[in-house]
Amino acid sequence: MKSSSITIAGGGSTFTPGIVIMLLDNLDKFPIRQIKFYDNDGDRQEVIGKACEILLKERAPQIKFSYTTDPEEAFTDIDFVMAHIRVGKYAMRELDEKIPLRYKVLGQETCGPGGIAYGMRSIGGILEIIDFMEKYSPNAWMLNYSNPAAIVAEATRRLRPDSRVLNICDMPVGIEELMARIAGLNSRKEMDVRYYGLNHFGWWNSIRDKQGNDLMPKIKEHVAKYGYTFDMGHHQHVDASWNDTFHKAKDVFALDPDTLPNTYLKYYLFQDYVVEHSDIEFSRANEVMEGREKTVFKAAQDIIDKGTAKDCNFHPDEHASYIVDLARAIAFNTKERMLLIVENEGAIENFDSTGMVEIPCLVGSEGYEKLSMGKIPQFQKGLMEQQVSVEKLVVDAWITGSYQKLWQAMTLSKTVPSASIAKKILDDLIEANKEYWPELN
Ligand SMILES: NC(=O)c1ccc[n+]([C@@H]2O[C@H](COP(=O)([O-])OP(=O)(O)OC[C@H]3O[C@@H](n4cnc5c(N)ncnc54)[C@H](O)[C@@H]3O)[C@@H](O)[C@H]2O)c1
Ligand SMILES: O=P(O)(O)OC[C@H]1O[C@H](O[C@H]2[C@H](O)[C@@H](O)[C@@H](O)O[C@@H]2CO)[C@H](O)[C@@H](O)[C@@H]1O
Ligand SMILES: [Mn+2]
Repeated sequence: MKSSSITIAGGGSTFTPGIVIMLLDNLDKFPIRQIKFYDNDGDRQEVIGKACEILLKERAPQIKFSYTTDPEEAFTDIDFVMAHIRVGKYAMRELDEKIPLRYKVLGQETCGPGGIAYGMRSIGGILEIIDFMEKYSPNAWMLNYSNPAAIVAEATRRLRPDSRVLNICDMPVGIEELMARIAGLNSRKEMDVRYYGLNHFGWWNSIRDKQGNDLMPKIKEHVAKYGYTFDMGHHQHVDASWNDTFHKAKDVFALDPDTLPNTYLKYYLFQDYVVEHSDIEFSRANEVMEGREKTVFKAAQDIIDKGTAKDCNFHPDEHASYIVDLARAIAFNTKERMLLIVENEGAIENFDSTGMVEIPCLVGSEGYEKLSMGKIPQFQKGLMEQQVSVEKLVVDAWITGSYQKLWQAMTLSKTVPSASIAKKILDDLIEANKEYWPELN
């Protein structure tokens, strides 16, 4: 069986250890001969790198391992780049979340003004990694789950149209796992779904088991009462803010009981609720810095101090196994059905053909084939037209350096009440992002 060489871009990410262990757990399905980490913050990456070096030596000594900040070393002789970079790190995420809140507009990692700000930072970082990959390993594939995936995907469509990049998100995966349990199944893999939308902005309109039985009624009954909250009965800790998001899906569902919604729609449909439930002194970035970041880096330091990863506090990120499914689909032409963020080109019949939509695709060694989702209802179409225009205007602004386009993007976001508030938020974000955004005129 073919054995792959992988570079994890964003080696210093809080998700890296969980993904490495998950990769080790799946070696029978997806053999690996080499893992490299790449990050542009050598100090941050070193902690995770040193700990993973110890862990890999103990658990999979046959896999060659290294970590580096040198692009040539990182991207030479590889088959896949798994990219999860966060340009500006949590310090900038905190500002993305808190600046809009000054004006009573929601602050979120990928939605609204915060998502726009993050997009303006991410585009350059992602393009740079694609270029490194193509320079040193021209046949490699980049599996990108760096956010904001919608804006990143539109930028790659426009600026690197021929590159081997697949953009994917784990939110539908996470929700489908909950749906499967709600329906009395053991895994989302026992379901066939139809889903359409943009990234962090979509709906399921069919969920069936492998015998073709319709699971929507049972799942809808649960969601109408409890949203997606469901006790999975395992050790994975869910932060309070995520529980609230899963619960709020109940109200999002009420607005269109014909479909089942992605949790992120709460930010566009219940903006006032989100603002009322936000704390400008302590946003999600603070929660993550106090929680996941501290836990992961402490676990890494413990491994380094003890010189062993036995009984360590790194845990497999089981739900990230969708990344293995994706890599496997390309390496072994499995034709697995997966949700990807791809150019529409008629897959959603009555929607912008150049929009980057999230829909089921069959993935194989030549890339993906899109499944047709037919016509979508007016409500979803209206919301999507507005949001896709925001995403396109952000990429226009990044390419041309246009203040005007970015102001239009901000104004058009359903999360922002007026052009004047959009301008105030934009001006504060420009000041905060001087180091990262192209200069706007
Ligand atoms: N698509 C999905 O479903 C999904 C799920 C979870 C996380 N994510 C994304 O994964 C990313 C990582 O999240 P995290 O919370 O672990 O963040 P993190 O800050 O812990 O890690 C990101 C790493 O990227 C590095 N980095 C930043 N800019 C870089 C560049 N230009 N080149 C190389 N490395 C760079 C940072 O130094 C940091 O070590 C984020 O983009 C997040 O939004 C996506
Ligand atoms: O606020 P964060 O940093 O914890 O998460 C932001 C990411 O949220 C989504 O991923 C979730 C996943 O869907 C959920 O089920 C949970 O178990 O973990 C994941 C990561 O926390 C989303 O899809 C990502 O794009 C976000 O970056
Ligand atoms: Mn996502």
